[in-house]
Amino acid sequence: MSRLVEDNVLLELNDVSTSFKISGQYYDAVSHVNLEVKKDEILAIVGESGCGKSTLATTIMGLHNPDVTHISGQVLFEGRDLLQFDEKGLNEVRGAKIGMIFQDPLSALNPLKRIEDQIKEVLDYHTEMTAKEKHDRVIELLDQVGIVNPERTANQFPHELSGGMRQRVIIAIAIACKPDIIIADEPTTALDVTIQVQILDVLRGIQRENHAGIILITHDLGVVAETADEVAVMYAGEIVERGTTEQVFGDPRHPYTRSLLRSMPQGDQDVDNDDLYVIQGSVPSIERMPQTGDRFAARIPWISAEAHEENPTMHEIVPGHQVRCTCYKEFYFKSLGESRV
Ligand SMILES: Nc1ncnc2c1ncn2[C@@H]1O[C@H](COP(=O)(O)OP(=O)(O)OP(=O)(O)O)[C@@H](O)[C@H]1O
Repeated sequence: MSRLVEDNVLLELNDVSTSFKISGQYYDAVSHVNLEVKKDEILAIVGESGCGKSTLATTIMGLHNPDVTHISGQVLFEGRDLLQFDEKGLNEVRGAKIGMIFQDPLSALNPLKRIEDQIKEVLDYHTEMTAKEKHDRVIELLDQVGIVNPERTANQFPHELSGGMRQRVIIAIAIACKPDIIIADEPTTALDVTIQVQILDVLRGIQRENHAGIILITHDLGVVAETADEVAVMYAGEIVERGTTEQVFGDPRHPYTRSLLRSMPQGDQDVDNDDLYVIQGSVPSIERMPQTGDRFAARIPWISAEAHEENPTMHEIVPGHQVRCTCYKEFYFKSLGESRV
């Protein structure tokens, strides 16, 4: 039996790299990524802006211009490599078997079309439903994503809806054909906190009902803690730590993960600002990214060069929990005088 069937793995990324051509030269935005998305599971991909999260999503969906992009590795879905698909093959998968929810619902919707027509477009493309069946499905979908008056909303234009309702419509479009996989790129970033919680509830409900696998891309660790089963932390195009949410949040090992978690306020506790310690600096642009060694080393200069691997690899701490580079063994927060772990 193939691994895909055995482990309930829906999507498998093997050694995926994506580089963009800038001034005649190619630079990696995603480097040698290995990941699996399983049925009934929410996998969160986290990291600061610019670390390659969206590029990973658009690579899976085949949304890059081949004239200025190099992609290598494998994206296995139903035993076939999506990276080898032509545009026609990808169009059959996109929207039908893999749905995508983008960050900004307003730009993802056509301002000139009523909501019903926008949801019907995907049904027109991928199904043989009659007009009546399509209308019924639109209403059913709007109801499923928590729209209170589906008939009324179906008839409205995007500008007549609130941000939260527009995002619900985007989710309705993404799930219209009951995809096996949903990729949600910062689905709640543009929304206020109460609406965020509602949208995440909708996503979780859909995942349970449709048994889908969800890739949730976010920089918000609160969202991850609330929602995800598995977490992959990205830094400068690489996965630096992965494991279950309990493993990564309960026992973070990579300095970058620990820095991200340190910068996250803990519940309602009165947190002293000095304790919100963030490692200084930011994700380098792809042209400035170190191409060898540990890409995070420059941000933790107090860790000796010998503590880093020359060619960092993933190390398994306990089954399922992996961390990149041996430097995690020597890492401590310098300014807090934290003892070594
Ligand atoms: N089409 C492109 N051409 C050149 N560089 C790109 C392109 N798309 C992304 N990049 C660069 O690749 C790196 C990763 O960008 P990406 O958008 O994937 O990161 P991200 O983690 O999703 O950040 P954000 O949350 O801000 O979207 C960045 O340095 C970005 O400037």
